[in-house]
Amino acid sequence: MTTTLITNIGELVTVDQADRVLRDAALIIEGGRIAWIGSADQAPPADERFDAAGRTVLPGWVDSHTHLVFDGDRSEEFEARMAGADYVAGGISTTVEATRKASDAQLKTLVSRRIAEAVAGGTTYLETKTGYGLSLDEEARHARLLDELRQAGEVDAVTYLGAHLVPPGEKAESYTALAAGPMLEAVSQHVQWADVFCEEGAFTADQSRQVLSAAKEAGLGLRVHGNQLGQGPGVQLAVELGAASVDHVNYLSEADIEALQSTWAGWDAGQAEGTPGTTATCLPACDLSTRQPLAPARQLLDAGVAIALASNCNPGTSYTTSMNFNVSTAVLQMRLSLKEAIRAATFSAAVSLGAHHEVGSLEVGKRADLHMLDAPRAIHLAYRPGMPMTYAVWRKGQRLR
Ligand SMILES: N=CN[C@@H](CCC(=O)O)C(=O)O
Ligand SMILES: [Zn+2]
Repeated sequence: MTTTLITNIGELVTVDQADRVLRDAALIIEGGRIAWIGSADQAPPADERFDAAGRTVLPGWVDSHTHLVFDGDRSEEFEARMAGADYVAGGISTTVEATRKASDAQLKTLVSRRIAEAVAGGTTYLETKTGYGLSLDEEARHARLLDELRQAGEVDAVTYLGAHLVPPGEKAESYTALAAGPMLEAVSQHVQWADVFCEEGAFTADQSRQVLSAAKEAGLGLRVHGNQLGQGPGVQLAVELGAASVDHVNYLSEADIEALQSTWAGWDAGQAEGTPGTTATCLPACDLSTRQPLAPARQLLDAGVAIALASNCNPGTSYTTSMNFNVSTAVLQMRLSLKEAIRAATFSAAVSLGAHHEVGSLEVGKRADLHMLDAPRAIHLAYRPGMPMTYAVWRKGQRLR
């Protein structure tokens, strides 16, 4: 097997359990995995050599929350919001209408382009959701297309979000029954996760519970969109059902934070061992695009709740795949240290997807998913926000950029 030495790394941010940052470091890739990490002057010989010329290397971003299957444009809705209009869940139906008209080939091309954009920004592990189909046939079609992309290695995890919105003109009760019954049955062979939008204007706690309980019964892992637009039952429901993640978390009560905290009692953060709790996934780009308060990431971390950072790329509330942007915003605006923000966007996001034994940190034996910054230190992500920082990307040891 060919070995590749990446040497002369100015700063190697491992995100390992000791949170080591190595200077003047090197790393060897073999068979798509990390085979060796250490000091550049002690590196063993390899077949190929890549000179990082003092640049920074960190794990590829793990984007644990995206909605990439969509067509149509909602820039007018965004512009109206910037002029003072509120974000409402109902905007989802605009995208549903456009997406239903798109052919399989069109949708796949659109999704692949968005993935390529994400990779170009350093993302190497990606979750994405259905949720713009909202009929049995359409949700099944979107799940199948995403599964095809997963099998082709472009996507890593697929989530069923049939309970995204009650389609206009349909009754909440019968649609929920469909989403928890035949629709779930039609998608479950294609997906690993199920999600619901538990919020005023979308699904109530009882309706969300109905869908999530059925999904759990079908063997899927659970995620929740919750507490995005106001105090709501999403967090408590996620904790009650043992969801791996509750996402958005903009409006949290003390009781919500305590409930999340209690789920992490069986997890040893120092060793990264044990049973993970419910991750609070923060989506700063979305918060800015909807003019919602930024999620209380600092408070959550201080309470011992693991947080993830994700792009939430979608046409309504966050039309960006840029994890660099989300990480720099977390440092600049949410009072996370750079190390905390990087961990949230890599290892902790991987924990929320049950993938932390495989990705999310640079350790021997893990997938060689690397993100090289054109900067001498990783803090440049926040120090030089908005600059084109991603220099090279390896996914499973293959250089993609
Ligand atoms: N909040 C629910 N779903 C998406 C937005 C969907 C849309 O408006 O198209 C989100 O995560 O923000
Ligand atoms: Zn979302």
